[in-house]
Amino acid sequence: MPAFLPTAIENKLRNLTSQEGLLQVNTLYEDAGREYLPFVTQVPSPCAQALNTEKSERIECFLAGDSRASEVISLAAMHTLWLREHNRLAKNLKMLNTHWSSETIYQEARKIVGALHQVITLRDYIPKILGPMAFEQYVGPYKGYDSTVNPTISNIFSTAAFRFAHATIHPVVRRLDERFQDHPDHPKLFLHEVFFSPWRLIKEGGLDPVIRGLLASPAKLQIQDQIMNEELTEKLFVLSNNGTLDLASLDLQRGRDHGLPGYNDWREFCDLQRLETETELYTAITNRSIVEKIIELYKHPNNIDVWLGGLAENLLPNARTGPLFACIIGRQMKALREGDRFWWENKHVFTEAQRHELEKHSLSRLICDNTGLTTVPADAFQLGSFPTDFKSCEDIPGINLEAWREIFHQGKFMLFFY
Ligand code: HEM
Repeated sequence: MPAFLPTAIENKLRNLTSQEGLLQVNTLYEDAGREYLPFVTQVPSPCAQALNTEKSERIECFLAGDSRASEVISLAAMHTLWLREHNRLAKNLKMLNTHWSSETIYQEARKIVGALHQVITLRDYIPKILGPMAFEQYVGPYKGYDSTVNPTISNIFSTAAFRFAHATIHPVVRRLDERFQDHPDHPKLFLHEVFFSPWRLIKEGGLDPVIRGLLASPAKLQIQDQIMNEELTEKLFVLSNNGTLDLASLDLQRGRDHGLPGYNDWREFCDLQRLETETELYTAITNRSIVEKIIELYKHPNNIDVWLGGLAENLLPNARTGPLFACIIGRQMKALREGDRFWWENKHVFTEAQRHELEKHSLSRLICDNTGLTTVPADAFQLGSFPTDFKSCEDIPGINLEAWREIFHQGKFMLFFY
């Protein structure tokens, strides 16, 4: 869920009658006692249905902070985890601080969820994307809030660089049983079978098999001559269009539509050498046939679309990006952190004791707390094999909410006395 939601959407997502500051949940379906996201209210929604579904049995698109939450079932599963985490935290905060109003609980739970998202993204995910050297160079350690930094998302980040991940998407979604083997009842699916298909979560085993599949399957290899697969270039489904689309074409065309300067201009922006000839291009992209194809199509390196050029670059060591995208993503991440007055590590946002607790959290803990999984990898972003690289949830650290207990002391409440 985006950190900043327009109030109208936020009010639709909240359960305003609960005393515990909860988010709305699905009132028709449960996942072995755990919540699903609510459905959108405008029905029939455009989401796909199982064959021969009766009108009364329809599974609509999920309602979340972002209308794309149902794009693929794995993304819907992630949104659902965060919904469950908010409600879990809110219920526990209410038990600790029975005098808190529903509004206070909602805001405190939301603040913790935002912080956990920041911890997981910047500490556990981004270093693996940029690689250790570029992370150090462009992000480095936190030095506090800087009011001169503009934290807004740049055009180049959202329209090109962060779309690097479109080249990491596996064409197959695996669903696994409790032993992390292919699920006997729910076989693997091609991506096009899970576009806008929330029914596959609700009717086919809930979140757990999908989450296990995400934890125990590799991302697609980023090979220079197979950047994207046909599930995305021939069979993509989006809500704003009736037919199937090509994500690579959308990415390229979106860059032009947004007027992004070309590949070489962005290299210069990042203090990287401009690559003016075919021979110079080989220094950044070693695959000869790709360079030849690029030159045949674009004629001169200055014409290369930045999304394509950035994606084709050789990856940095232990990274999922080349030098150009590592620079752009790294700078954006640093600005998001330094320019955010409410960044979780900034002074006075949380108490020291609370920061200490937040730091213990991880995506693996989020999964332990909100699904039926009892074993997970210590680092959910690091692929391991089951059971060797998996740990019991009992050994995965988590937050102790005692740091949020408000104590009544000498006639007044002491905030977060710990
Ligand atoms: C199956 C997985 C995914 C699908 C089907 C998908 C599909 C799409 C589509 C259709 C768009 C809009 C394209 C356009 O019209 O310009 C888009 C935008 C985008 N995608 Fe993905 N995507 C996926 C995964 C990812 C991942 C894993 C990331 C990053 C980690 C990512 C980052 C982005 C970004 C940054 C945008 C631009 C968003 C904006 O400017 O509002 N996508 N994606």
